[in-house]
Amino acid sequence: MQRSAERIATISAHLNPSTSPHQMEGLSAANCRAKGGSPGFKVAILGAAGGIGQPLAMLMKMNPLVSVLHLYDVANTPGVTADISHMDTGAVVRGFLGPQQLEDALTGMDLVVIPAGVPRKPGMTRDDLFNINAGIVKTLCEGIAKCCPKAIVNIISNPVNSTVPIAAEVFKMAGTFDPRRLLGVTMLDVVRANTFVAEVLGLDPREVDVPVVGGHAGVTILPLLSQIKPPCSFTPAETEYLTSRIQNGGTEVVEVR
Ligand SMILES: NC(=O)c1ccc[n+]([C@@H]2O[C@H](COP(=O)([O-])OP(=O)(O)OC[C@H]3O[C@@H](n4cnc5c(N)ncnc54)[C@H](O)[C@@H]3O)[C@@H](O)[C@H]2O)c1
Ligand SMILES: O=C(O)C[C@H](O)C(=O)O
Repeated sequence: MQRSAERIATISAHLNPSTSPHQMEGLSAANCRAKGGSPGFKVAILGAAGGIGQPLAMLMKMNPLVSVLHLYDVANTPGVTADISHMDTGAVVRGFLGPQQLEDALTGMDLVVIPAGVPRKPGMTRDDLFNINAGIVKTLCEGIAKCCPKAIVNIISNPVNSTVPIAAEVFKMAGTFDPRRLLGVTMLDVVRANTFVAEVLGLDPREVDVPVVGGHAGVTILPLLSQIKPPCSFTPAETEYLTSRIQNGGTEVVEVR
């Protein structure tokens, strides 16, 4: 009886991490042999239980440069945290649920990645997400300015063209803005450009490098087809096809989800 009560308390503490997440009955971080203090980056994912957040959490847990991984969301973090924490890699994983745990999730972090917010549905543009996601990013960045002002911040939440400037304004207001530490994640445009160009040229995508500049929405996505490595040329029809497909890659996915 006593033993099963202990086990339930242990599992419950694991699934519902409190502000001191590793205080379990009879065992605490202080007397645990694994201290979680190995050198490496401390990374927080905000929106960690979502479609982007979960695979991102898995990739971060696999990354040998990461020593501590904080998973924050307004829903479902206990389950995601339990699952990811079972991976046999070095990073210590802690889960944080809801606004009352945001500051604990952020304190001491070196890198904060933000995929929190709503994704678009078929027929929507990324701008249609602005009203909801702008407020979410603003609140999360206020927490960053307070709890980890030196962290590098990667913003994934759309519309990235607008959420990054919102973050910049929050950090300016707080006196913590450093343009070298604030980034919008647009790597998908490069990945798509490499794939689609390789298809047209009949090459291995891993051997193609297409620079993409500008923003992360429609015509603001500018693939520099004249600057590709290895050097190559296209017919006008290929240029038109590639430019349109790269600029509308996200929409291509959203329409069939
Ligand atoms: N920049 C890019 O390349 C890129 C790529 C894919 C998706 N996105 C964007 O990323 C965002 C997330 O996409 P998704 O597919 O993961 O959506 P999703 O709905 O699957 O996940 C979003 C997560 O955010 C959480 N969330 C909502 N409000 C929150 C808050 N205030 N604080 C913390 N977490 C909160 C939700 O609970 C959910 O778990 C969308 O805006 C999407 O457009 C950007
Ligand atoms: O297109 C979207 O809404 C999601 C993301 O920005 C993408 O490019 O896939």
